[in-house]
Amino acid sequence: MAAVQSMPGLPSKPLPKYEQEPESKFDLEWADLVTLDLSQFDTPGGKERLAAQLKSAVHNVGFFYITNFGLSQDDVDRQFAIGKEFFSLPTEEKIKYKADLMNGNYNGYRPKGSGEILPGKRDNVEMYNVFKFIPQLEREQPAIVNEHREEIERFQRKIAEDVVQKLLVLISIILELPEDYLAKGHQYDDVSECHLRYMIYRHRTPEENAEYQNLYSKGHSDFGSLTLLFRQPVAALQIRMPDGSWKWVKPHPGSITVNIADVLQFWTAGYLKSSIHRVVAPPGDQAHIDRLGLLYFLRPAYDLKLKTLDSPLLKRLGLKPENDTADEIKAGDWVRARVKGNQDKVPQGGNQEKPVIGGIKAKYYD
Ligand SMILES: O=C(O)CCC(=O)C(=O)O
Ligand SMILES: [Fe+2]
Repeated sequence: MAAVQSMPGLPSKPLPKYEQEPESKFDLEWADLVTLDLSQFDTPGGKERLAAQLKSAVHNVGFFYITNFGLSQDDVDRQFAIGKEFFSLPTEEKIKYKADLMNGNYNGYRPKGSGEILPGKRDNVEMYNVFKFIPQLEREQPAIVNEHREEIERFQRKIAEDVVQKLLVLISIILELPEDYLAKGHQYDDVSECHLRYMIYRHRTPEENAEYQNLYSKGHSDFGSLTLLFRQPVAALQIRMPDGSWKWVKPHPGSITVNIADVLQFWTAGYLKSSIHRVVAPPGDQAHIDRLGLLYFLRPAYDLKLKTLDSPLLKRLGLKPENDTADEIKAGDWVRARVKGNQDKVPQGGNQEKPVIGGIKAKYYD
């Protein structure tokens, strides 16, 4: 008898319900971050109030929370369930969908150990990146993605066409630019490497954590425009505060943690901070958990240059770019060079700077 095959687009079995882990009971040093209630956005004067609330956060730490963004916890948990199913596949199966990391392309699977954390010590992070579903970015996908493609696309589009657009309006207001200024170059149909990411950090033993100085991911900035991190109850993400101290990010129910990434820092001559963050071993009561994550990475249209925007605020402040060479670099080339650089060995001899492109360096922190 012929083997029964599942049809693309039709689930072969129902998706198991994903249960989020309980929060840590540990009393950690949490970062004090502003929370934007996005349900205020369409109320009279709402955008202006939210922009005022956001201004110092994006200038000083580059991290904030949003709530009431129009996706339910069930919608979010379905995505966690998809990620969990994918990561439970055998390595031989996952590796069939490997991204072309050596050319800086994140579209697909990134196996664990692709990068170094400390000299000779490789990471244990797996990712599956689902790029926007536009013809230029199509690739072969695993069955779990094909079976839930419509739902994944709906989820991506809600973020890309609504949530992110609101944030871009607020940032445009802060920069005293027309409200739709940043929407250009951030459309779902633009060729840009925006993606939804499923991610898993396999837990380590206390001995392994000691060898790795508790690091799961070195202090870094993100590469594109904005990063959205769906609530992750396993505490591990830390932010580098302006005074150089590290603070934990509290997983507030119903929130997304958002951070500013490199391209917005270039465009604003450093006014918006591409925030430094790292991932460390979770507290004792969560140390046994394989930490599953869900993120959305917003990237600008590939061909846009990194030149400082013509913003009245930046002009008034007299801000000048740190590197003139950035003017002619394409945002897409910057992102690709940074992805490629992440596969390299860590810089030796305490030097934590890595050349990226056009003589510009990226900094890393332990
Ligand atoms: O897992 C996290 O909390 C953060 C992940 C992260 O920083 C990244 O993927 O760039
Ligand atoms: Fe990051």
